[in-house]
Amino acid sequence: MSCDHDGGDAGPMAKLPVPDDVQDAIRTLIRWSGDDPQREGLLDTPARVARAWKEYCLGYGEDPAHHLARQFEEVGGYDELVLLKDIPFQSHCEHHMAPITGKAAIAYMPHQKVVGISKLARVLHGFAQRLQIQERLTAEVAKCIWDNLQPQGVAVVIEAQHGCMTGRGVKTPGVSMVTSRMMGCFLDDNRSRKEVLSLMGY
Ligand SMILES: Nc1nc2c(ncn2[C@@H]2O[C@H](COP(=O)(O)OP(=O)(O)OP(=O)(O)O)[C@@H](O)[C@H]2O)c(=O)[nH]1
Ligand SMILES: [Zn+2]
Repeated sequence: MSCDHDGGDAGPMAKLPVPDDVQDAIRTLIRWSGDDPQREGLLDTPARVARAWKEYCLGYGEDPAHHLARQFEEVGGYDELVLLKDIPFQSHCEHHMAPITGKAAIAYMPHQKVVGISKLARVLHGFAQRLQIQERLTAEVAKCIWDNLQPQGVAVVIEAQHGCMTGRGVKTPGVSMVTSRMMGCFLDDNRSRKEVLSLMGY
């Protein structure tokens, strides 16, 4: 029987070669942080960290718009709101490269065509798996759906915690940042905006 994986816990990055200069940079950071990169527990860490960062940043290898290429037009005249909410995601802030963890709600008002609902989450992950600030992430997801699906409206609300605020710096856990981007009918029409925010739970 042939099998793509080796049956162990190796992830998709397990065999990715890591150039020496990348490992050296991480060794330098370990030393600068106060530890000895040559001690046994840290010997393989530079390669692991490098592969982990490739995985956190998988979004650089894709154009999230391609997830929206397949569109369905047989919608039986449906032209009401479509909402995917509580989509968990992870990103990293471009200021400290610290984790951003949160959830997103993505809605659109279709115009004659819809996309497979999982594609909204794929678009989110495609932009989140990069170095980000939450404002840009929110705007990029909304614009991508707006440009590629040409709906009547798009609404994206993201609520997230920032590791750079909880684990360092101001050290204030439990704080959420909320950002939103409204386009089309959700921007122009108060009733539509209220409806979408209420269905999102805001
Ligand atoms: N607007 C915005 N700010 C962010 C985001 N992620 C992190 N930050 C903030 O970016 C700011 C960077 O500020 P700087 O003063 O340059 O960095 P710093 O001296 O490390 O600041 P402190 O975090 O306050 O210690 C910090 O206030 C972070 O909390 C984000 O997604 N959006
Ligand atoms: Zn940060």
